[in-house]
Amino acid sequence: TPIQMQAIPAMLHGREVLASAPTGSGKTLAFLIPVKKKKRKNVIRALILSPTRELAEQTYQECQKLIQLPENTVENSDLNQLLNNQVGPEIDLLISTPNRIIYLLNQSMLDLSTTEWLVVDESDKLFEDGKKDFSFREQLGQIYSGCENPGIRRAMFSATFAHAVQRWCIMNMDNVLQITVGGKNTAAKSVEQELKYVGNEDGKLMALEEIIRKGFSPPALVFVQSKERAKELFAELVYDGLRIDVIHGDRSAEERDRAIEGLRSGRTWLLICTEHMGRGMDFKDVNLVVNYDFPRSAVTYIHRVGRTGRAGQTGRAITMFTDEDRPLLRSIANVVKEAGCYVPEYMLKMKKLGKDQRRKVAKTQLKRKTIRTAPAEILNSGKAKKFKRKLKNE
Ligand SMILES: Nc1ncnc2c1ncn2[C@@H]1O[C@H](COP(=O)(O)OP(=O)(O)OP(=O)(O)O)[C@@H](O)[C@H]1O
Repeated sequence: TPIQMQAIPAMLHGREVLASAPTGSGKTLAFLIPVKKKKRKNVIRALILSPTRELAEQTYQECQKLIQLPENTVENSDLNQLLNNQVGPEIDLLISTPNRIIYLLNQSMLDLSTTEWLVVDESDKLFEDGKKDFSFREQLGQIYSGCENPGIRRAMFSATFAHAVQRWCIMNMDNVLQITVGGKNTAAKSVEQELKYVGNEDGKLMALEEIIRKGFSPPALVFVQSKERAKELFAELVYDGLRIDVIHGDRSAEERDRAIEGLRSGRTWLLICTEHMGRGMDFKDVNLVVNYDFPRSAVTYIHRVGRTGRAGQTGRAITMFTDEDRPLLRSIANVVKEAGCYVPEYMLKMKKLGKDQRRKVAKTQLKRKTIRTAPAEILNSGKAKKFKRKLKNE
């Protein structure tokens, strides 16, 4: 793919890179291929940082599947073994989240002194996520200082571009090569996108039921803004004889893995999820993404709709909005238009939010009416709970 054609040779020549390319365009292989190229025994050659455990796991699987490094690759879930010293220094690539690496470094349980590549996947997310007291920049600084190899190279990859990351890279990296494929911060053109006015919260449920009733080709992803909303929507749809599942932060790691596996295997038709699944996750056959809750920024929108229309396939994304979502409508409508899809003219003429306002809106969750049609007593009754358990275990 274009990003692979540019990033692989550059990294093989030892250039530090800041790369941005559309969702589903093969960035994972673009950094995996060059870091696996140089084989050296018994040293960690590359450290790959991912924002979530699930994405680390997926990158690990991509490694195994496409690069065939079955023995010496360790990902997040195997780090416990590392802690117990069951895995020695014979690791080639280490794929993990920053927190885990910091923990291991603080416990002096990880030696990064030989690391030749430090790759940050979804770099803008990691930069944006940092808490005030210990930001990702500081974490990266700590991880970097653990990488004592003077020849270490760094690479940053994402589908969206942030000026803050660019500034950091120019200041801190060695003559960084910037690679941009496609427009900056644009949604994949392979996705047919629609913005759907639904009036209010009740209208959303009706619109979703209509999409289901009219028929869609599974699997599909439905994004909501919080784990509470994910649970509510799941409880609302679970009785409809649909093969649905839900993934959110209150589910255990095993439950989350099972939900992902269910979608990949075709057992699940519709997966309700939160932002956690919005970035990087590659479910090959997802045909439809529904934004049940309106994304809080254009960047979030781009990543969410990018879960479909991947690797040369086409896909469809329906984004519902209510009157409350209007402040953000213009910026998302611009992304939709940029991708070549229809948006009514009035949306593009709406009031533009200033940079600070956009930032503020992106950080605040809208208070939305509970998703519930049945009275709470019925949903919480023993019979309903038993039915839900039965569906979950099928
Ligand atoms: N050269 C290629 N030819 C065909 N398919 C490819 C190629 N490279 C990668 N793929 C496939 O394309 C899909 C998307 O790749 P990948 O997950 O790396 O996208 P990405 O650019 O990282 O997307 P995102 O920004 O959403 O994380 C994967 O299923 C991958 O196996």
